[in-house]
Amino acid sequence: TNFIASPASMALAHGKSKTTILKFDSEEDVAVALAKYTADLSEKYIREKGSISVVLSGGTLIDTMRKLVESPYKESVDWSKWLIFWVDERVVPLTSDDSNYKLAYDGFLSKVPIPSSNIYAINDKLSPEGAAKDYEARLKHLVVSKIIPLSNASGFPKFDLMLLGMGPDGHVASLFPNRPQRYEKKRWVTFITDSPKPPPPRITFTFPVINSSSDIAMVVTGAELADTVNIALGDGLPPDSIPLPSMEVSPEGELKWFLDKDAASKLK
Ligand SMILES: O=C1O[C@H](COP(=O)(O)O)[C@@H](O)[C@H](O)[C@H]1O
Repeated sequence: TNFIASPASMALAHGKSKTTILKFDSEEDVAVALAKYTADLSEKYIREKGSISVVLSGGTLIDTMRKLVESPYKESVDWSKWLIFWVDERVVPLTSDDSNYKLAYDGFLSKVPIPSSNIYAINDKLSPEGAAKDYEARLKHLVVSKIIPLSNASGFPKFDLMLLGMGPDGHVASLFPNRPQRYEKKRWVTFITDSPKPPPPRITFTFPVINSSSDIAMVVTGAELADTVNIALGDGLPPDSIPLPSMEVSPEGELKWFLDKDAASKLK
């Protein structure tokens, strides 16, 4: 079961994006709905443009994507047309348990036939600054090769689908409330060496790139996120407060929040 909040009222809260809040009875129901949403968008983008660029997060998201690697989607999705990127990555070896690549590989990528040449992991031999510059340079190459388009509106690369999580402090990607990276307006990919959530060295897409995407799913489950969800989607913050990073997610296309009952429990 789910309810859909008024898209119009949410559009006010989130600037330009059409925003929908989907609330489900359980995390299992979120996983089922997220798989259908992702498979439907895969079919749509592959039909319209021949491929789909999918940008992953780390954290709980990968487990919540588990239904996508089961029947019927495992067989029906055209995995050969998927391009995989990371909205943020920890600058650790790709074999480390802290790596978002390893998390995605173990829980998702190893279970479906996405060509390895379509999977854009970071270069884990570089410094945080070097890895961010390298990832941005590789994105620029994909733009020149016409594999990733630029947004006509922003001039930043335009990804089809971003699957984002949110931390209890309201962070998305590795854009944290009290760190300057969230205000970056020029770079496509930046780095942080003092992430408040370990491990400290990370790279991250910037907001101009995140908000140039076509579709974004914010996937948030668990009671520990209820207060933050209520700030982002319900009561907001006192006037003149600095918004949480999650409140600044506003893609060019549609934003859909996938919440389980616990995460939505403080919303009125
Ligand atoms: O550190 C990170 O945290 C966020 C949120 O993770 P979650 O476990 O609360 O879902 C995640 O989206 C990001 O990719 C990751 O690097």
